Amino acid sequence: MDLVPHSYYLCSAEQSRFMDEKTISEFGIDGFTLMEIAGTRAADFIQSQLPSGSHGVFFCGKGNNAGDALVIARLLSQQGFKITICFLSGTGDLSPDTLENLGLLQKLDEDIELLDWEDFNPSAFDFIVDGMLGTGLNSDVRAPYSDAISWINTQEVPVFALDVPTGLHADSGLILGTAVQADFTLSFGALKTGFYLNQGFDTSGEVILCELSFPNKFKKPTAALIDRSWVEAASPSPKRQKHKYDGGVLYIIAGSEGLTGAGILAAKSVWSAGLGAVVLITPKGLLEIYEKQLVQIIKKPVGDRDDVYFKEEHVEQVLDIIAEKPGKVLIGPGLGRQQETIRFTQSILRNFEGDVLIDADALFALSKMENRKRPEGSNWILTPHPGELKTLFNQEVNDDFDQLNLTKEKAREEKITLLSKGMPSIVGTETGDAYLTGYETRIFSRAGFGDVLAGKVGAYWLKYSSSELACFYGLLDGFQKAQQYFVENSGSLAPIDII
Ligand SMILES: NC(=O)C1=CN([C@@H]2O[C@H](COP(=O)(O)OP(=O)(O)OC[C@H]3O[C@@H](n4cnc5c(N)ncnc54)[C@H](OP(=O)(O)O)[C@@H]3O)[C@@H](O)[C@H]2O)[C@@H](O)CC1
Ligand SMILES: [K+]
Repeated sequence: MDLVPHSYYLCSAEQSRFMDEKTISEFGIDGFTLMEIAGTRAADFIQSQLPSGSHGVFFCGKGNNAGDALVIARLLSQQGFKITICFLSGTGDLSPDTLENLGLLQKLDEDIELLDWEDFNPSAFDFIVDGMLGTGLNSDVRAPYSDAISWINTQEVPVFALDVPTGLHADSGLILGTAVQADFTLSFGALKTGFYLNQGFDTSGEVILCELSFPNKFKKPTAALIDRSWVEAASPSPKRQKHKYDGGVLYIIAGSEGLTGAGILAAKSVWSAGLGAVVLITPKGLLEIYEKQLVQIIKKPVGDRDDVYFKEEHVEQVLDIIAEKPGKVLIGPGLGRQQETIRFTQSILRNFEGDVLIDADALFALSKMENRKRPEGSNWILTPHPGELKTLFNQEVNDDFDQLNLTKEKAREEKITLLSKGMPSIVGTETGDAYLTGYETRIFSRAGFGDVLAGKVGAYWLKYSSSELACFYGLLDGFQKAQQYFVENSGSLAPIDII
């Protein structure tokens, strides 16, 4: 995680509490001050979004999330905003810092309306602030919080959620009963994993990080968000190549009768990422198809003219080809699931002591391999979609949070790089770090798009010699192209469009 700026860290509720407590008890900035900073940053943002004189209703629970709301209400009231504050659990049981902030608010001269939920009179407000529950959410949302949420979600004015939308679990992104549908989430101190997992993506709206004074040494994230800006800053400048083989060759082992499209997409995707040295290894019976479709790419046939899928007897020939020049191997797209092909794939994986990107049908073969073990000295990238992830590790994956945890755990245990496709797509590394996409990546689980992604990851692996950067660039590039295509052509998207 050394390369990632702290602003891209993703934390759990517990990690947020840890930073909070350490900053208070060890570092010596008290909770009241932190709350003032949180509220000040959030008030600045809200003010930037609304005309002065706007009337906001602030829903407050009894914990520190409500304290943040009271700071914001106080500051905005001094800038000409009209303020109504509605307490969901009264004011008799407020946390100490929240109670103190209520006291400050009451010292002001402005006319601030304070009431309990029972007395709340729904009228026209210009904006809503959700300060009901933050990282303290501990079960399905109870009444009357759930009633307030129902009302909020029918309103058409901007909703600003403080720290976490009430009802959304900060870690898992699961909705506990019901949740505030936010237009903006102002996250304090660190972004939360839950914004990007499960329902979090659709519930949090635009996420804004409000930095607090937590020293970096207390920041221990669960994962980090993949963003082009830091990925590019973290990348070494690729070696200037004199010859097209200088960076090494990407050998693609792909395709079988009826599935040659996968091999074609993967090879074209590698080529379009700017890698000149691509060699497609194919059963001889399919060579004619590739000769027509992949003019620029070198093809190396194995076996006989009537071989239309890989067999165990091709192993030696293939191992000889991939030993010819230094490089890496992409195996899997469109291989098919014939028993002989499965045995072929398993034998390649057992015997090739080099870097291998394992995708699609090769993942299936890997999942059927007894005592699977990466050969000494080789590195593996695996790119499973959710179904393949379950099969590979023989474990249930019920939601994105499971997927994150499993990806992290297995990448570390098996010392591999795991690019687990889905929404979000998750990259787990052998050091136990995890990275998430914060954008639409569901597309890579659809037929054909996986082949394109595998090609991109392979190309970038050669370019940067880093399996992690390869995955980041693969995800960023593929997505960027898809988005571009959506903008230029409204309509359906075919994998070939994003190559
Ligand atoms: N301290 C600091 O320095 C800083 C803290 N910050 C802020 O503090 C927030 C965390 O504050 P927090 O820990 O007080 O928890 P919070 O989310 O306000 O609510 C806890 C209350 O909710 C209640 N409750 C729980 N579940 C419920 C349910 N399902 N349905 C209904 N009620 C439920 C629970 O009641 P109980 O179950 O205990 O009766 C408890 O009283 C954090 O998100 C950030 O905004 C930032 O300003 C940075 C500085
Ligand atoms: K909240």
